[in-house]
Amino acid sequence: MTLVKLISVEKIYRQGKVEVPALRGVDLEITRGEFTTVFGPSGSGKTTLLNLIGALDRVTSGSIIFESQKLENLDKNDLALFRRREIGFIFQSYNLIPVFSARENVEFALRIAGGEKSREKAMKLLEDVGLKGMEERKPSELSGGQKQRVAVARALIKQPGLVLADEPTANLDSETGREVLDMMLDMNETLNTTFLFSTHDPMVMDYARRLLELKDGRVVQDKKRGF
Ligand SMILES: Nc1ncnc2c1ncn2[C@@H]1O[C@H](COP(=O)(O)OP(=O)(O)OP(=O)(O)O)[C@@H](O)[C@H]1O
Repeated sequence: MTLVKLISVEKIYRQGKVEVPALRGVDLEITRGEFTTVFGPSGSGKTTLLNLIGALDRVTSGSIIFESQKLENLDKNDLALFRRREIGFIFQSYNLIPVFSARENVEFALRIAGGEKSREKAMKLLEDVGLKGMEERKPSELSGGQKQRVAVARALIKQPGLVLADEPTANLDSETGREVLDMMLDMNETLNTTFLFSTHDPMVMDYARRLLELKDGRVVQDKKRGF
């Protein structure tokens, strides 16, 4: 079943009078349950693609259809609602709130997602990502991999249709990176959560069931792999 469909998507950033084309006509279908990685050189449009699919930014032309909803038809409030309901973000900078503990970060996200603020649910989510015993630590008291796990717990709160992970292993050593990837793969297999990564990391590419190569804002390779 198609989860997201992109039709002739173009994105042009404008910097004063200069136009920077970041995506130059991307056609793409993502099926529910995929574990897919986008790779390509710096500047090829990976982050732009994730930002557009996650409704953090709008296409310049073309269309993005999430289930049956055309994102370009949604106003700002509806886009925010869409993001909250449908998308889990695991972005490079973790985006954890520094004055909150791991538990409070997860509880806060639970509240934003519209659920009640539940201590038990936050504790359970942290346990699921292997952080039992570390619930009360602040982000500054956690390693890169542990912070990334909090980010994963937070992204999975609403059991989103799609988790977008921009360079999920960028700040991690390879062993920790592998642990985080194993955890995401496990969630993909048990909950059928759809994952879309962007990366430069060959290890992330190794894990992918589908590899999309971007070059100069175009998809130049789309390879599915069986395991
Ligand atoms: N806000 C912006 N304003 C202007 N140009 C931008 C903006 N964001 C990205 N770009 C440009 O769009 C192109 C694609 O950028 P993007 O960040 O999507 O690439 P990327 O493949 O994610 O790169 P990296 O691997 O370095 O993170 C680049 O030429 C970049 O300079």
